[in-house]
Amino acid sequence: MLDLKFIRENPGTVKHAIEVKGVNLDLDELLRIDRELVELKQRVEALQTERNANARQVPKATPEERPGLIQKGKDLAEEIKGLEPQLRAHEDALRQLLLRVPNIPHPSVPVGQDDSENVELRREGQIPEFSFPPLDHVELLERQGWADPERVARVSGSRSYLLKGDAVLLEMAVLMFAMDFLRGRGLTPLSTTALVRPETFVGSGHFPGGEDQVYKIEGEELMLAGTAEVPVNSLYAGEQLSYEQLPLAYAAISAAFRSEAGSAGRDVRGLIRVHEFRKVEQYVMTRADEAEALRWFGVILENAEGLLRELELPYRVVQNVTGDMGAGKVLMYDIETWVPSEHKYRETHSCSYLGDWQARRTGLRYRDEHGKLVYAHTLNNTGIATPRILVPLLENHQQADGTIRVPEALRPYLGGREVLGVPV
Ligand SMILES: Nc1ncnc2c1ncn2[C@@H]1O[C@H](COS(=O)(=O)NC(=O)[C@@H](N)CO)[C@@H](O)[C@H]1O
Repeated sequence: MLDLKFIRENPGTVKHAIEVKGVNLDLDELLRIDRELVELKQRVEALQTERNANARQVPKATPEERPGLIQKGKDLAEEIKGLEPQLRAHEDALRQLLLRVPNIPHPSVPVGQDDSENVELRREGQIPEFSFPPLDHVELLERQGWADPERVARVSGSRSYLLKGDAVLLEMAVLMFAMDFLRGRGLTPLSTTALVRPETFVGSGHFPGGEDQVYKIEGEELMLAGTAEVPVNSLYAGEQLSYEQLPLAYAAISAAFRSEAGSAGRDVRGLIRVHEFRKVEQYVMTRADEAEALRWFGVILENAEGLLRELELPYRVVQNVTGDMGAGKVLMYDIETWVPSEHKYRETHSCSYLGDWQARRTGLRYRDEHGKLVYAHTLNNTGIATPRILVPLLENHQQADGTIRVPEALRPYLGGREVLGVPV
């Protein structure tokens, strides 16, 4: 959410953001409702002033004047009451529209329609040359007996997954390594639930708009979050922190649930796009200082890159264009990791800076050095998400005999083993 004062004073800037982000919002309607609400409030205040002045006359009035004054007081009260519903309706309509106003993209963000126009910033790591025909992750899992797609589909339907044997240990090792690595980089570990209240999706910015991505539970207020960003972003909702408490930096592990509505037909095979997965999420709250927040953007980006380097995975960093960054973002980079079977980089991480856009939605403020209440800035990035990361991990580290070489960094989490699986 943006500051209404900023919107009133910079309608052109906001309209440009609406346009380049492809947001469906008529700012003129918002500004009209805002003006009408201001006028309504002024009328109510004028009536209240008149009513108070009138009430002060009653004790001084003569017996002849008194009934008229009392009646006038009643009429004024009635008129004020009559304006209440209109006032309420305007306040609700304005709030609903304010929630849809996108954040202003950083000047460095390229204007573009969708992810096909994202700009590659750099590539890291060596794309493997195989001396044998490499298998894709589904075949690798199959050959090692590490999956059972048919049976799990009977139990859970499409976009489900089940891992068996050492693939389970590998998934857990990757998550534990990521948590250890991020703790080592100064992030505080959290383990959160995915069951959250609907308003936490408004706080993160997933609602309004992303309702169809979220699983709801029959008869329950609670819903299933698609990322720990949702609960963590609302942990301090409504609180007033002190500036010494910031920055707060977390590595939050949780299950994540997504309906993937609208992704029909995409990535239907294997582990890339499933309904339930696990993620270690990096989440940071900083003071309202863009330079400091952008420094943190670099920190959480480098954390994710460091993890990929430790996993010995080739990747590239892309900058998302305005049409692919979502309403709340000021700046967004994706990290895409090389998937040999697809001969292309696939998104495994998404790094975002949102200014105070989320904090205004959750009421997250802090008292700055001068005692002034200021909204915090927030950022998030993927640490590691499984099973998606297992796709590049298995495929890049496969050996001619179908076994998987374990990257050095993971060996301590796998009892020192250097290879997983048996020659097949
Ligand atoms: N349906 C899915 N199945 C498997 N992994 C997924 C799925 N959706 C997202 N992910 C993983 O989760 C990562 C982050 O998802 S994201 O929507 O891009 N971004 C966020 O959720 C942010 N909170 C940063 O993590 C993705 O890069 C991907 O690695």
